[in-house]
Amino acid sequence: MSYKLNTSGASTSTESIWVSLGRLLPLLKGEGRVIALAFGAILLTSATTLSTPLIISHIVDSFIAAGDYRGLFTWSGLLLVVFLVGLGSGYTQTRTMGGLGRRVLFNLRNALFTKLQELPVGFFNQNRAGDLISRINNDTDKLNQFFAQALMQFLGNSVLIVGAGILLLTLNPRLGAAALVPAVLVLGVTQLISGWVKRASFKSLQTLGSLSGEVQESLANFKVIVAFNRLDYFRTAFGLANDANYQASTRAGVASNLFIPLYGLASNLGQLVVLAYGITLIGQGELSVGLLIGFLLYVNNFYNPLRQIATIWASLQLALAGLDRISEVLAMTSDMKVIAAVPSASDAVLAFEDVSFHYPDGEDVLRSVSFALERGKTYAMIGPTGGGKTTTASLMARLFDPTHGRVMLDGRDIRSFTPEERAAKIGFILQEPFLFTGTVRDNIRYGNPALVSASNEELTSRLDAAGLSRLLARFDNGLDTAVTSSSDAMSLGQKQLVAFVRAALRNPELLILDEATANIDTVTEQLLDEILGQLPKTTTKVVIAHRLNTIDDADEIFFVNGGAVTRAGSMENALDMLMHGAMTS
Ligand SMILES: Nc1ncnc2c1ncn2[C@@H]1O[C@H](COP(=O)(O)OP(=O)(O)OP(=O)(O)O)[C@@H](O)[C@H]1O
Repeated sequence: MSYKLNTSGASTSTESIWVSLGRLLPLLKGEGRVIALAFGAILLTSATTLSTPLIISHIVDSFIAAGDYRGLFTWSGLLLVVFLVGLGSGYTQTRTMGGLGRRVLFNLRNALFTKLQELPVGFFNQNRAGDLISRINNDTDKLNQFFAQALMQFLGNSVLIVGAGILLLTLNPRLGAAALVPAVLVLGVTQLISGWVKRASFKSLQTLGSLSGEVQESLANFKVIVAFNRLDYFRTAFGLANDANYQASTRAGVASNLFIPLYGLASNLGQLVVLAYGITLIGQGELSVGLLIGFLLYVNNFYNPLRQIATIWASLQLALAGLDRISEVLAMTSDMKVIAAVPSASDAVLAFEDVSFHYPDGEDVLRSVSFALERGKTYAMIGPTGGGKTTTASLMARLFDPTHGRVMLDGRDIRSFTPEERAAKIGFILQEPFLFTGTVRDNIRYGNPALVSASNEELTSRLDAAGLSRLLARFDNGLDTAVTSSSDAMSLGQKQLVAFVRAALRNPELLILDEATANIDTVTEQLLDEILGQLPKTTTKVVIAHRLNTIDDADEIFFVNGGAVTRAGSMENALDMLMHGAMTS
């Protein structure tokens, strides 16, 4: 199954703005009260703004013209009260929507991270870590900005526009209609170019994801870059990604900023029309001076919010593009479901039944492979580089599902075990063990339900009983030795030791060691061999090794190459096949 996310820069959606806005609604689930409060505040703020021109025009026509200073002061006082109410409701509006934005951000990041944890290894193989990080950090933040600032302005301004529009048409329908003509024209233009703006915004976010991917890769591989003196290569790659992001974000900026002058022009035209037509109407005795002033203020109340919406348009387009990228991850479903268990008669601890496998878009790594592993035996897997050993081991641990056939664990399809059951039965020491930041103790406890709440004494006695304490002598501060996942303070061999102790303490039925002894000195390796010998007699071991001396004790040797897993029979045969296989691969 393909888990490839869209990084081509083309937005997949061609939906209208209202449909897009509708898609934001589920993010607001459970926020009904906050939204009601914010909306109430928005309505109150708009009411105060919209009542101001009416009050001013009443003051001009009734009090200033008549020289009534008492009335003037009383109504000015009323105006002040209106302003103060507007201040209070504006503050409530900002506060409630700010909190809502942060909650949306928090929930989205949680949902994204939970989804990433549910997705199979194949998803991470097919997508760049940097792009995923950018989706979690940058894209969700675009939505936060939208909810915290832009949405409130968008709603507030929409209410103002509708209110001012209605008042303009009610106070004087002809003058009102004339004032709105430029708005109709500019909205038509907006409708025409908004698809282009959204595509430009999506491309800008996508290039930001690529840039983040470049940074993540060069930071993760910095030593290799320095060792091969390839700083120039990464500088060029980074330069290209940075340049692409610069170009795309400039284009997105130009696209969305086009609206600002356009709406400014519409506003000026609106005022000009009202002024020219209004003065004509005053001459004909159909309009008072106060009403013209009020009208001009309403034109402002109509066009200013329209202009502000134009400025937040960019934020809305970015938020929608971010939502597209986030939704793409959230819509991913793992095809590695847990299926119903159908037990079979087999008593093999693990069996491949007619298994074929290929990576997406790749050649077959395994073709119709069948074999069974007996309980308590040690198996070695050898073969040339790229022959398929790690892939076979990954299928044994269900990091991937076969493209054909099935893998049986304890007589049941491996797909019928929950991830917890599977992890309890199978220990996998990877070629490049990953340790988490913390201490050796934290890493040993990791993922082991029996040890999560164990005291230090209990852990130590468990390690003693399993004969693993001796391995910890290889660390300066024993269990308290600090581990940093990204640092090199610990040698690869030491990391493999921690991974080994971590896996051995779980007492798995099947222990897979992928090149696990490749970076350990001979003395430690002997110690490890001894400890492996101390594991319960029923533990089945699968050892992947390049060095033949590490598989001396194997009961059976499998040769993995060319899509097949073949029993080698004897060590001599294995050597022969390795020479032959290596030469033909
Ligand atoms: N994540 C992946 N995506 C696509 N192809 C892959 C992936 N991992 C391995 N392959 C390909 O599958 C084939 C088998 O690789 P695999 O790592 O299983 O070989 P191996 O025998 O373990 O090699 P080595 O001894 O070098 O570790 C190779 O051709 C490899 O390029």
